[in-house]
Amino acid sequence: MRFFTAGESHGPQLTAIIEGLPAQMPLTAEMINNELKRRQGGHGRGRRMQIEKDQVLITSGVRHGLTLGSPVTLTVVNDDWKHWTKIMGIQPLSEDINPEDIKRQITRPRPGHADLVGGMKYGHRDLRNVLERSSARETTMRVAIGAVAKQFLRQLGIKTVAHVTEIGGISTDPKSYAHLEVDELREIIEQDPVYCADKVASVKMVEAIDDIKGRGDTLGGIVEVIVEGCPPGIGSYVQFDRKMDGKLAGAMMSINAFKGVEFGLGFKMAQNPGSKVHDEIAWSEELGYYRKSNRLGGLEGGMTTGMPIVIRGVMKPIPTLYKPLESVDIDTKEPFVATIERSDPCAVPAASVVAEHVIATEVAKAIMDEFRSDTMDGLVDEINRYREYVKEF
Ligand SMILES: Cc1cc2nc3c(=O)[nH]c(=O)nc-3n(C[C@H](O)[C@H](O)[C@H](O)COP(=O)(O)O)c2cc1C
Ligand SMILES: C=C(O[C@@H]1CC(C(=O)O)=C[C@@H](OP(=O)(O)O)[C@H]1O)C(=O)O
Repeated sequence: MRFFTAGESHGPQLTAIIEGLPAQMPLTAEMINNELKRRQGGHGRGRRMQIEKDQVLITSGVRHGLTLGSPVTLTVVNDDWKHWTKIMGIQPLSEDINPEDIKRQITRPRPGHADLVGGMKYGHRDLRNVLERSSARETTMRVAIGAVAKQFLRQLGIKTVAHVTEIGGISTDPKSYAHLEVDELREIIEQDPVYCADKVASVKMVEAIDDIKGRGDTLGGIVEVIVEGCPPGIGSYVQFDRKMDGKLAGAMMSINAFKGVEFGLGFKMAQNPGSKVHDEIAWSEELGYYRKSNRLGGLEGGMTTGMPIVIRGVMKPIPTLYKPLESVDIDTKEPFVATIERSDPCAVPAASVVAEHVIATEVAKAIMDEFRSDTMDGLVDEINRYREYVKEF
């Protein structure tokens, strides 16, 4: 499976093309729209999300609710486009357009965003040409692709969930979710304003977001993605670029503003001896091989172990601040302190939805690379056979 996304934040629409999906897989727009709605939500989002009502249009690759095996094209219209048609016009500027109608060029780069370096790299002196594509608006399509990937994984009995474990230094108590199955955890976080399983922490997180917003500042945090039901042996140790942990970490780091990744015990492994980090191996008639603990987060030697994959990512605070940091105007070279039109004070809950979908996409892609069949039923049969084989190995 391969895929691309395209589209500017305030352009007419966002597009994704996915190629390599098996044929005969059930797929409807509704399956994707529910996830797009969740990405738009979460306490801490700014005014743009009140304008957009993200709904996907499937324009190829599906007929009567089933994939055809041909490329699937997904599009989402930017409702905000109607306010930006002149500023974001595709045609060359014509004489009948009054330059006064077009907003001033952006010459004031925000620290922490792509503005300055992107401008240097692509020769854009109007930094809007950078921010339009570097915007996390693009994550809409990664969630749309991930929703398709999740639909694929569901046919194979593989479930995913993501939840927020920290915002602005307020952490969840792992006891609040460690005992929960993926479906139970999902049910809880879907009712929560910050997609967090710990009710006490959630209340404090909402307060912290409101407080930081009032102070013109922003907050980051940590999200955790869990993938349950993945067979062992996805990924490989035989070549560095086939290692599954590397691919998953890359996917997580590809999300705007994500700055670190850990698996299982993660960075706490540095504080523990090997006996408290590695997971003992056991076998039972019912389960086949399993681990007595899952401190490594479901990966050994670049391969899935069959235990749940547990991966966390840290998101830095949003760089656009109402109380801005100092920067330099690229035309005058003078320092300035910017005025901001709008921004998200905290997008960690929304980013947890993105994280779940980019991880689901990577797992689905790896499975499609590993098992070859052009039909969904064929793939299900192949994986079931493989699951029997590894159980008895
Ligand atoms: C869901 C989501 C929403 C975001 N919203 C904003 C925003 O409103 N304002 C902003 O400046 N950055 C926002 N960001 C972060 C920027 O897109 C990101 O910092 C920027 O692309 C620079 O990339 P980097 O932080 O990875 O270096 C958001 C990120 C995510 C994942
Ligand atoms: C549009 C989305 O997020 C945007 C991500 C973003 C950024 O700089 O990354 C800036 C804001 O957009 P705007 O500049 O239009 O206010 C966010 O709202 C979205 O998530 O769909």
